[in-house]
Amino acid sequence: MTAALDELPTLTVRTVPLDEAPDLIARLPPTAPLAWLRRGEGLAGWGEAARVELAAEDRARGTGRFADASAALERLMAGADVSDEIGLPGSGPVAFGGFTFDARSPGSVLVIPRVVVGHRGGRSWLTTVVPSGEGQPDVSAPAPPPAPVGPLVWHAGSRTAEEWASAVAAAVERIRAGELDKVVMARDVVAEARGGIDPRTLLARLARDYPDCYTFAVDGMVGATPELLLRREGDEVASLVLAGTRPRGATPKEDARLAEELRESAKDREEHRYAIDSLRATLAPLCASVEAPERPGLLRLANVQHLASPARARLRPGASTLDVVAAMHPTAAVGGTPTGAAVQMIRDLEGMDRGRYAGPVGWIDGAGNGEWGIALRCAHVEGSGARLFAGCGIVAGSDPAAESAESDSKLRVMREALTD
Ligand SMILES: C=C(O[C@@H]1C=C(C(=O)O)C=C[C@H]1O)C(=O)O
Repeated sequence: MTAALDELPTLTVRTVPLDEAPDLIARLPPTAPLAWLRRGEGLAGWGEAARVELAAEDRARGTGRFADASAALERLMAGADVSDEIGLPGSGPVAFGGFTFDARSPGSVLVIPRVVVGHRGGRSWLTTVVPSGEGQPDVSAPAPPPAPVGPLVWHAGSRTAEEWASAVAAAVERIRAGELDKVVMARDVVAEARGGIDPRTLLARLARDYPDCYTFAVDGMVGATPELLLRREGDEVASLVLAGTRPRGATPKEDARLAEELRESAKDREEHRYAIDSLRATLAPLCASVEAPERPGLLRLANVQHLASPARARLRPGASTLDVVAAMHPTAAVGGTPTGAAVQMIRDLEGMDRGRYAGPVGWIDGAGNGEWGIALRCAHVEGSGARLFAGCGIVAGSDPAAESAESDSKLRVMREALTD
């Protein structure tokens, strides 16, 4: 943690109702917007009343960054003077957060914005957060309209497409040799614009094109993830497990054929089963009951279709939201099975630091309610550059060419969001 616990500010938090439902993206400023949006509902925030940067750890799979985040949040929330006229999940003080995929990578962060606008279940609110000794933020200033991205130049990322396919082939060999069951291999590509990239332009396109996904912006990570790691309201916990993918078909007939192929594919069902088994195993010590359907359903997005299983559980008393996030991460959907061997293989073969890609991203309020997704279908946007990421679950039956095509389908989300 860069800010020592005793250096964290004391916060005065006020939540008041808004008469009209806000256009959440339109309220955001162009610089460092914070957002968590789905179907017009969610939270939009800006400014930094408090920022906690969490240190990297020595171990490949540590929970220290989550425990440090919990300790800082507890300290901030306990010391806050809160008046909340709404009392819904997401009203009152809220922290947005993004955690690195690998415990050893630096970059995990929590931000408590100075202003949050929220909308949920027909109710809208405005929250202001003022650190001690500072003035009220100006919430009346209108934001300038989102700017187009302009022409882009694309570069290979840490590996070329060919190099990545070779790394996938190497992973398949090691799986066939019995080293592990599944590993998720990811790649990156880089886009460079002429001027700065306005994250709100990307948010607006993502929210329009991927209404079933969670559109997010947290400290430069911008994307639309279909994968809900955890939603917590009171003691109820929900999660959406995804694993197993096909593209969408060009015609309804082809689309239905691809869906049928996905449902019947032994390879994809195996990948999915690893993800469900890992969810059950990690939730069991923290939750009193874990319910997941016997057979996965289908989640159809504009670019791909996934095998999907909604799971529900009841949190045991004393378990905190970030405890559960820490226990779940990395799921088999983004790491592999067994987890430790998969994380090590990712470090051996991927040739890049994932940063906050494939790590937990989301928000948490003062009562511990919150929504955390896995940062997929996203890019790290900084100035005029964007680094896009996509990964694929690799099992013994995987074909590197098919996985390359799948990663292209997943990269499409951010390629299109960046294209005017
Ligand atoms: C890793 C990604 O997606 C994950 C991998 C999937 C798969 O291999 O079938 C499906 C959904 C996600 O859990 C990504 O989008 O980058």
